[in-house]
Amino acid sequence: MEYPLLYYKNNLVGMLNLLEVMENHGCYHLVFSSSCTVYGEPNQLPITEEHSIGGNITNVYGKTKYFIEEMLADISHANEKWNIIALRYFNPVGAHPSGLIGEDPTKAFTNIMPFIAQVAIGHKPVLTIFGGDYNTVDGTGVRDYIHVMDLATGHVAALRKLRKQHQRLKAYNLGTGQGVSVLQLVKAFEKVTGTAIPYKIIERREGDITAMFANAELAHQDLGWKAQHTLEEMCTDFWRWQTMNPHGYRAQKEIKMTNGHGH
Ligand SMILES: CC(=O)N[C@H]1[C@@H](OP(=O)(O)OP(=O)(O)OC[C@H]2O[C@@H](n3ccc(=O)[nH]c3=O)[C@H](O)[C@@H]2O)O[C@H](CO)[C@@H](O)[C@@H]1O
Repeated sequence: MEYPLLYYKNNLVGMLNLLEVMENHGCYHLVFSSSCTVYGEPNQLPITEEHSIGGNITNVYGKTKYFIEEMLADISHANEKWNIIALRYFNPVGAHPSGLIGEDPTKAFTNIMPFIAQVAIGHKPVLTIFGGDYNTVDGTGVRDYIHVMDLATGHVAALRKLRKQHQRLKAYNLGTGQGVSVLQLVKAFEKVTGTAIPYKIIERREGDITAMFANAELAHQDLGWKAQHTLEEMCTDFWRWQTMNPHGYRAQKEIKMTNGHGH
């Protein structure tokens, strides 16, 4: 994590300001984007919301999410008007199925799926896999990848819940419940896109967790929500976005302007 202060400033100061403004205006309903990183290195799998949070968090981003959850616990304890849902995202991947909305690949990234796609499209020569000696199905790290469209419906379900029921503060896991290794993800991506992803396995990345996947039953029971999209759809949709926009949003804008019908 190169810029800890930037994360603290953006996430913590931003949240403080938001909560203050909300309180000043009598607005007490909030859906907070939390993260599975609040669990740290899990001591049981799949992870339920009962799992302790805040222990062994390996990066600053995760710490800010944890600190914010603590802040939310304090304000909802102090003032019963608050009605907050914290959604703990597992690993969001994919893109909008139209291919028009996605993660801008020109920005710096460290996440796996954009990296795989950059190798597939030829912008990077080889995927480096961080660690092949984990205690997992094939030695590579295991994660619960979830399609961004499922995350979106999770938010709608959370908003509906806030309208229907006053719970003060409640956290829900948003994941598929399925653990997928890096190599399994690479194979799925190659299969659905018909590309080849050369890779080399290097040493473990500092701070990485061996395996993490959700028990998302609580979201199912309480919010009536369940992830619908398969791993193959996550790959197909991300690949569509990547191939339609190889240079991200910048190229789209430039192309529109040179065609003379940009809005
Ligand atoms: C340490 C870190 O940055 N953690 C963030 C990362 O988690 P997380 O590390 O789970 O997500 P990544 O997409 O970076 O990595 C997923 C898996 O792929 C492996 N991998 C990744 C990139 C690569 O080039 N090669 C490779 O082998 C990793 O070792 C891991 O096993 O993204 C999550 C959101 O999606 C954030 O909530 C986490 O805070």
